[in-house]
Formats: sequence, C-alpha cells, structure tokens
Amino acid sequence: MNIALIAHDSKKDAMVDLAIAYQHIFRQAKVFATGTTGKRIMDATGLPVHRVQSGPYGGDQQIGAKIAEEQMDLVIFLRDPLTAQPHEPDITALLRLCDVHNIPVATNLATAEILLRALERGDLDWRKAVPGRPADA
Ligand SMILES: O=C(CO)COP(=O)(O)O
Repeated sequence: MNIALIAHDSKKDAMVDLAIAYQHIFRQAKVFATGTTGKRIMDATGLPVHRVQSGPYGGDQQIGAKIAEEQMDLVIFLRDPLTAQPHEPDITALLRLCDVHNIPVATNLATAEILLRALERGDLDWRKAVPGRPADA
C-alpha cells in the first residue's frame, strides 16, 4: 500500500505525532510525503519516506500525479483550514483527484486514525484489485 502524508505548517506537529503513534502501520507500507512534512517524519521516526517537492513548489501536484496513475492508496492531508495558502489551487486539485480516483483521504486527525485502523484491519485490501493499479504499488 502506498500512503501519502502531507501537513500544513500548523499541523506538522500533529502529523509527527500521528506518524509516531502509527509507525507500525507505516512500516508495512510505502510512505510518500511532501518535502518538509517528510523530513519532519523521517527525523522523528526514522521511517523511510519518499519525499517529493514541498507543497508550494509542486509537491501536491506530484502526489496528485501518483493518484492519477493509481499509485496511491491512502492520503492523509492535514491541511490548515484557517490560513490561506499560496498554492490553494494545487491543494484543491489533489483533493479533487482523490474523489475522481476513489482514494480514501483524511483531512483531519480523527478521520486519519479511522482510516489507518481500517487499513490495519484489511478494509482497504480491495484496492489491490483496482484495474490499472501496478501490482507492486
Ligand atoms: O504545502 C504543503 C501541502 O499543501 C506541504 O508541503 P511541505 O510538507 O513541504 O510543508
């Protein structure tokens, strides 16, 4: 399973806490993250993280491309609902692609925990049979 972890600045501490708490799940998966989020997670947990660009520099679009290619199974995007972002169109596009491709996506901690527990329980195993999805993704 490929998981994308993305957090805006005010949510990065929460993302690090999530990564620590659920690292037993993340260690079974391939973790992708935007630049700064990924570095924070790697520093805190030692998890191998495939980092793309920072969000404002195209990272959200890079994650979006993986979604479009059916290479992402779960997205946790802890976005800041109280601060305008310069790359708002990229954020909207990423979330839209999750809906287009039926990707489970959490934008807050409560939903993120529910999705991670579902993943652990095997509830998302159906995604392995999604047409067009690379077998090793
Ligand atoms: O801006 C982001 C998502 O929109 C996140 O990027 P960083 O993880 O590099 O801060």
